[in-house]
Amino acid sequence: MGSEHVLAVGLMSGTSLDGVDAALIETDGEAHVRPIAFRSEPYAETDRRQLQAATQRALACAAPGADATIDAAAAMLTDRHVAAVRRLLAEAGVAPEQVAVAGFHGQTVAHRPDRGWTWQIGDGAALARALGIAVTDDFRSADVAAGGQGAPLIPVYHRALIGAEGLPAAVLNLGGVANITYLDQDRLIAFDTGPANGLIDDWMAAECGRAFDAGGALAAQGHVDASVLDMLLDSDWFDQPPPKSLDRADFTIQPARGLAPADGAATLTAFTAATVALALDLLPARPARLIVAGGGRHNATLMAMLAARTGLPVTPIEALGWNGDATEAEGFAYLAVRARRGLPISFPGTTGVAAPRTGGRHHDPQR
Ligand SMILES: Nc1ncnc2c1ncn2[C@@H]1O[C@H](COP(=O)(O)OP(=O)(O)OP(=O)(O)O)[C@@H](O)[C@H]1O
Ligand SMILES: CC(=O)N[C@H]1[C@@H]2OC[C@@H](O2)[C@@H](O)[C@@H]1O[C@H](C)C(=O)O
Repeated sequence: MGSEHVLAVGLMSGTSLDGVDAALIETDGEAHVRPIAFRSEPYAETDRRQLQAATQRALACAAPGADATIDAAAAMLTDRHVAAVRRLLAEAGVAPEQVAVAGFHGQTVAHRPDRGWTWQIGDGAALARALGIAVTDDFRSADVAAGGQGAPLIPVYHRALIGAEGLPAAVLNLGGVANITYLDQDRLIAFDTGPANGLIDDWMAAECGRAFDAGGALAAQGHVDASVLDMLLDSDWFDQPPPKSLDRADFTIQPARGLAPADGAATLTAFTAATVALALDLLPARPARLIVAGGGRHNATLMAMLAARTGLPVTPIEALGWNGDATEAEGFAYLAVRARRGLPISFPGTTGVAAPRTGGRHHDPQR
């Protein structure tokens, strides 16, 4: 692939297990990014349960390998991605032949960089065959094999979105897990800060039978329990300097058990905001504002708590003209183009890898 602008699809199935995000962008893998289309295809409840079961199994495994439950979930997930791309392209009026590459993140079922592995499921070869589009997948393994954290990878895309204006800047992604990217004239620093919506979602499922706290309405009615918040924050992890990354299951709602539903929601929401405030102390300088992407920016209570605990203006990435629901999916389109061009996707300042590295595994279509 040369250095010209191409059309690329990006596919993300995030730690929230809410669905497949699919984006179509035009990019050169460097400064040029033009979003064209975006769709989010929610998982059916049965799909979500199948992915949860696969995650449980994977967390108990000593290393990635064959497993009937996980393999069946991977096949289902691949089918859902095929359908998502077909709908995305039909809606955009773009033929598969016009697309240079699809970046397929897959689903993280376990992330264990400390043990030398990270595991994203999904069959890239099958996706390439079904769509007739070249696919790049397995974005994280090469970085972990080289001693990196394997995450976060989207920071280089954040750099393309922010451009050269308004530096130093910080972009906060509020997914299931939160990660922050700090950018100035010559530095790109990023790391996971702690849970974002993951624990709030777990709490809502356990206490209210709902998938998430829409708008942060339940948390807005509750009071933050200071002693439970202290318990949640009682981990050396938050003071550890980057690089660092998390598995979705590294923190649990256990300390909040026994609180009233609204108080638990308020306390877990405050936990996310407090851990982002702690993360700011690990950055080389204080950014002028927090630019927020990911589903958590729809949670007004979380956004207000973030502003209160960080003392910074907290701005959805829409203020810069981008779609914060699409950022991760677009990012994997961008990373796929970079990987195909041999450009680095991870850096010492983002994953802690010793030198900038490219990555991904490439599958060509048999059109
Ligand atoms: N209207 C809303 N109100 C409150 N929270 C919301 C709303 N919409 C989405 N969310 C939250 O955002 C989450 C999904 O965010 P997102 O899609 O960015 O996460 P993800 O990509 O699955 O996770 P990760 O970035 O960790 O891989 C939902 O699980 C929910 O908690
Ligand atoms: C192992 C894994 O899938 N990590 C995800 C997760 O979700 C958010 C946070 O934890 C981030 O580090 C990463 O995803 C984003 C897309 C990234 O790599 O930049």
